[in-house]
Parts: sequence; C-alpha cells; structure tokens
Amino acid sequence: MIYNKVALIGLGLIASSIFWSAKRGGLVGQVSGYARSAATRDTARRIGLCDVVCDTAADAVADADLVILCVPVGAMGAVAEEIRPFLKPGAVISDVGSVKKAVIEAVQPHIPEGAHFIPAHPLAGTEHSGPESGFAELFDNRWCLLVPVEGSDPAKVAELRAFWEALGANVEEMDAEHHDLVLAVTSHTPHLIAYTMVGVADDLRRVTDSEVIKYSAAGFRDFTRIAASDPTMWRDVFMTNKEATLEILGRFTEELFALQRAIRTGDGDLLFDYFTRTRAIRRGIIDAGQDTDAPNFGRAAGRK
Ligand SMILES: NC(=O)C1=CN([C@@H]2O[C@H](COP(=O)(O)OP(=O)(O)OC[C@H]3O[C@@H](n4cnc5c(N)ncnc54)[C@H](O)[C@@H]3O)[C@@H](O)[C@H]2O)C=CC1
Ligand SMILES: O=C(O)C(=O)Cc1ccc(O)cc1
Repeated sequence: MIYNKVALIGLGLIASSIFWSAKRGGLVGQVSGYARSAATRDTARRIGLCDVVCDTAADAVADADLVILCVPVGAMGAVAEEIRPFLKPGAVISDVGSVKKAVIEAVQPHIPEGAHFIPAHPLAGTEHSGPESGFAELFDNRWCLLVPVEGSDPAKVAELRAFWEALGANVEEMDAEHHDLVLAVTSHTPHLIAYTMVGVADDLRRVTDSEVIKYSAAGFRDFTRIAASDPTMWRDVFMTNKEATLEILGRFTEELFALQRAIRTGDGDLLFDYFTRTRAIRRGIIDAGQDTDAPNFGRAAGRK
C-alpha cells in the first residue's frame, strides 16, 4: 500500500472517481473527504463516498499521507492555506487542477517545511460534476500528467506516479509552462469554441426552438455536451490560463479568417487541402490509441 490515508478535498467528479477507483484496487487504507457545502457532504455520506466524510478540512487532512486538492482551480490557494496548520509532517500535497502554473503560484506559498507539493492533472473527465458523477473507470488508460516543482523529492514523485498508475492512468511528467500551453490547445480553447458555438445557436432563437436539437448532427451534439460542463470550473480555467489560451485563440482566429476568406472567394482547393490535412491528424490520433471517443466518454454520455 503506497499511502495509508488519503484525504480528498472537494468531492466532485474527480474526487469521487479517485475514491471509487482506489476502492476498486484496494489501494489505500482509509480515504477521508471534505467538501465545503453541507449538502455535498450529506450526499457523499448517503452514497458511501469516502470512508469518512469530515465537517472540516482540518479533520480530513489530519494524519493523511497524501492530500489531493480536487476543487476548482481558483479555490486551490485558499484551500491550501486552510489546511496548512493541520498537515501531517512529511505529507504529500497534490491537486488535479486543469491549469498548473497558476495553481503552483497559489498553493506553493502555503506548503509547510517538510511537506511535499507535487501537482498533477488527470486528462480524463466528463461534462458531469458533483459527488454522484464519478466512476471507478474514469482514469483507465487515460493520461495523468505530473508537474513536479523545483526541489520535488524524486522518491515522493515516484510514489505518486505509482498511485496514479494503480488508478489506471498512464503517467508522464511535464513542466508547468508546457502543460498549460498543451492544454490550451487540446482542451481549453476547444471548450471555449464549444461554448461559443452553442451560444451562437442559442442567439438564433428562430432555429433553436427545438430544431437545433432535433436535427443536430453529431458535431453540434458534441458541442452541446462540452458546453454543458461546469461553469465555475471553466470560468476558473480561463481566468488562470489566460496567457496560453489567448495565444492559441489568436492563432485560431487567424486560421478561421483564412477559411472564411476561402469560402467568400470560392477557394475550394484551400478548403480541400485544409480538410485533408486535418483528417490525417484525426487518423494519427486513432492510430496512436488516443481516440477521445474512449469508453468512459461514452459511458458518461450514456448516463443521462
Ligand atoms: N471535470 C473534468 O472533466 C476535469 C476536472 N479537472 C479539475 O479537477 C478539479 C475538480 O473538478 P471536478 O471534480 O470536475 O469539479 P466538481 O464541480 O465536480 O467538484 C468540485 C468540488 O469542489 C467543491 N468546492 C468548490 N469550491 C470549494 C472550496 N472553496 N472549498 C472546498 N470545496 C470546494 C465543490 O463543492 C465540489 O464538491 C478542478 O480543478 C478541475 O479543473 C481535471 C480533469 C478533468
Ligand atoms: O469532457 C471532455 O471533453 C474533456 O475534455 C474532459 C476534461 C476536462 C478538463 C480537463 O482538465 C481534462 C479533461
């Protein structure tokens, strides 16, 4: 057993999936949990989420060997400050936030001497949130990126890697700056585009009165699924990964204008060549075994 006691702070999709996955594998002795809202704590107790649900973050982290912050990115710093006095000496503090540079800046100042901060980000999720949305298979065969900070103890990093591997994930290490740029391309900007597209359709009330959903092809349906993601979480992502998302959005709008111009001028060759190139990228993703239509997406989508 890598950790005797693990504390989960924030009991939503990711924390509940960590719990069910850890239970499935018999990975930890005890998992304690804390959520800010009494309603979430009550739900967690009702569904058996965590071995013990505590009414304070202090109680949850007491004696924990690993504390995982599973709250929205914008709340990480305040939560780290709150738990600081109650951490076990030598404890590992990690997180699952979708942005890394800002989380490190917010959390690092609150890590006490002797404790180990090792940021992490599982690249797995659904559009659902809350304590009832998690499931044991969420991380199976998905990536989890570890983002060690300067001075991270390699032995502690190796333990956290083994923990995530036991949860089913494939683990890689990356620095924070690179992580935030990669995620801006692969996750953050695509989410913003989905939000925008659904917003545009909603503005055109004329067609949205049931027609948009009724006649929606797979493309728009995927957008509506993504645009149903948690507003707090995604607001925080864009507030904290500002630099990288603005960089990618700048490039995106340039390309969009180029395609817009090709449509206006009737440049079919440009469109054909562009779509041929992008088709090859999709095929490359599938050949590499990184198809985003992985089973856990289907499963979550099939729940509602
Ligand atoms: N949803 C997804 O697809 C993924 C999310 N993440 C990251 O994981 C983290 C958690 O996301 P989810 O589990 O999806 O969110 P969620 O919305 O399902 O759960 C968040 C939990 O944190 C609690 N919370 C919020 N503010 C708090 C505070 N100040 N103090 C204590 N508890 C607080 C909420 O009540 C809730 O229990 C976020 O940082 C997100 O960026 C990472 C990978 C995928
Ligand atoms: O639901 C989707 O489409 C996702 O892309 C899941 C996801 C959301 C946020 C992350 O930081 C990582 C994965």
